[in-house]
Amino acid sequence: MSLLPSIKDPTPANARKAGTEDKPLALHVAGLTKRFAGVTANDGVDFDLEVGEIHCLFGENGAGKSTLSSCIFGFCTPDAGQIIVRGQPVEMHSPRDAIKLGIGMVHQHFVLVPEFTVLENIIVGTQKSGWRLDDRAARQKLNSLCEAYGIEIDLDAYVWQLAVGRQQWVEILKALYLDVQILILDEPTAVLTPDESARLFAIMRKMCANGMSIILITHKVAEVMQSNRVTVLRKGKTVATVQTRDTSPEELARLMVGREVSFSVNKSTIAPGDTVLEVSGLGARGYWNEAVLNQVSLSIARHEILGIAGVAGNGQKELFEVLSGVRWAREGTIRLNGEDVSRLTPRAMMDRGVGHIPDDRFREGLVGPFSIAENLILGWQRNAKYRSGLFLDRTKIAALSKTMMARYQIAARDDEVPVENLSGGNAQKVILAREFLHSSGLLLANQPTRGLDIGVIEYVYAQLLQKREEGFAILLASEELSDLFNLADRIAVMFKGEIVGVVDPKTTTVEEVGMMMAGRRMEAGR
Ligand SMILES: Nc1ncnc2c1ncn2[C@@H]1O[C@H](COP(=O)(O)OP(=O)(O)OP(=O)(O)O)[C@@H](O)[C@H]1O
Repeated sequence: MSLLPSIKDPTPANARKAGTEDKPLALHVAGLTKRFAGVTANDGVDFDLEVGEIHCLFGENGAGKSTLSSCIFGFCTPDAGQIIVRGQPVEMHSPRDAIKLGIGMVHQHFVLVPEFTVLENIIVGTQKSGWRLDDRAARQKLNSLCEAYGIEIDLDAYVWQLAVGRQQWVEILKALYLDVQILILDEPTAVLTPDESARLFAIMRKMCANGMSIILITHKVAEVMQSNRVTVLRKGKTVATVQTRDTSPEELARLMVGREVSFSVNKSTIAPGDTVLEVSGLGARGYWNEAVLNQVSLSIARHEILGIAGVAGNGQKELFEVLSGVRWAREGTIRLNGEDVSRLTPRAMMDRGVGHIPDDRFREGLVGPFSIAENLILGWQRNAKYRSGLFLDRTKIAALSKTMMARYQIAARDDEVPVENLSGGNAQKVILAREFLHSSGLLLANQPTRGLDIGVIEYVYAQLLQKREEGFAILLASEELSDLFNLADRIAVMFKGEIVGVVDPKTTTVEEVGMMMAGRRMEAGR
C-alpha cells in the first residue's frame, strides 16, 4: 500500500484532517506534545498545512518551533498527539520515514559533504544499487529543475568552494530532486543577502504553485508578512493561526511575546568622545594566502556605534578576529585608547575590557557540553569575583546565572543545562549576557541579533544603546540592515576585504548601502 494516499478523495471521516475539497490539507498535527528532561517543548500543539501554501511558524526563542518541525521530519518521536499526512495518520521513526512520505527539511546547519560536488551531494544515498554513481539521469533532472525554478548553480562545483548562501540552494535543489511535497525551511534567509532572500521567496511561490507546501520557520516579521498563513507558538503552545493578509506586524509581535513590542528605537543625540579604537592599514591573508583584509582603516570614539555592512564573507569575520586578538594582521596597526595592541592575545584584549560576540556561536562563543552557568563565566573563571580560595564559588555563580537567565529570558530548566541542548536563540543570549557583563570600553559585536526573536532584539537594542550612553565604543556588524540603520552612528561597508565607503545612515538609503555591498564605492565621510 502506498504511504502517499491521494489528496483528491479523502474519506468522509478524514474530511477535516485532509482538508476540504477546495483547501486540501497536506499535513495535520493534532495535540502534539514533546518533552525533554524537565522541559515541555511542545504542549498539545495543533497545526494545519494546506496544499500550496507557505505557512510560517513564528515564536520567541525556545517557543518550540524547531521541536515541532523535528517531529514532523521524524527526528523526534512525539510523546503524545497525532501527525496526519494527506489524510493518513503516520508514525515516523527517522527522517528516512519522512522523506518516504514526501517531507523534506533544510536545516540551519547544512548537512553537505564539502569534498563532494553539488551533484554528488544531491544524489548520494539516492542511488538504488551499485557502487558507481550513475549521474546522467540525475544531471538531466537537476538541469531541468534549475531551469524551471531559475536556480543558478554549477552542478560540478565542490561544496567547499560555495559561499554559505549558495550551499543553501544545494539543499533546496536536493529537496526538489527528491520530489518532496512538504518542505520545512528553518531560518533560510539567515545566510542570504536581501537580493537572494527575494529570489528565495519567488522560488517558494513557484514551488507552491506546483502543488508543494512549505513550512517556514523565521523570526523576521517582514518574511511572515510574505507568507499565506502564520501559526504563532508561545511557550510550547499554539497561540493562534491567522491569514497574514488579516494581520499586522504589531499584532504578530504582540501574539508572539504576549505584550506590546515597541518597533521604535529611542537613540539619544550624543556627541562622540575621545577615540577608543584606531585601526590603520590593516591587512590579513586567508588559508590560501588570499587577501581577506586589505588596507582597512577605521576609528570609533566613546559614545559611538560604527556599523559594518556587507554580504557574509567579505572580511567582516576576519576583521573581528583581528580586533579581538584571535588572528594577527600581516600589516597595519591597532590602537586601543592610544596603546598599540596589534600583537596582543585574546586574553590580553579581554583584560583591557574588550568584549567580543562572535558570529559562529557554537564554534567560537560557547563550549557545548558546559552548563549555562559555566558558559556565563567562560574566560572569567579565574577572576577573583567568581572564586572562593582555589575553587569556583558555586553560590555566587548560581546567583549570577539566575539574574542573567531572567534578564535575557533564557528558556531552560535551570542553569545546569548544557548549552548544546539550547535553541539557537537561547544560546546566543548566553553569549550576549556574558559579553555585556564583562566588557568595558570596547564592544565588538558580530551579528548580535542573529536568530533572536523581536522581543529579545528589542532588549539587545536597548542594551547596546545603554552601553553607548555609558561611553562604550561599539563595532557592530549585522547582515540585518535594519539593525545598522536603527543603531549605528556611521556605517562602513565592506566588500572583498576592503572598506568601500563610510556613510551617515541619516542621509543614506538602504538601496545605496545595498549597492555598496555589491562593490560600488562611495566617498568616505564622517
Ligand atoms: N534536545 C533537547 N534537550 C533538552 N531540551 C531541549 C532539547 N531541544 C530543545 N529543548 C528545549 O525545548 C524548548 C523549545 O526549543 P526549540 O528549539 O524547539 O525552540 P525554538 O522555538 O525553535 O527556538 P529558537 O527560535 O531559539 O531556535 C527550549 O526550552 C529548549 O531549550
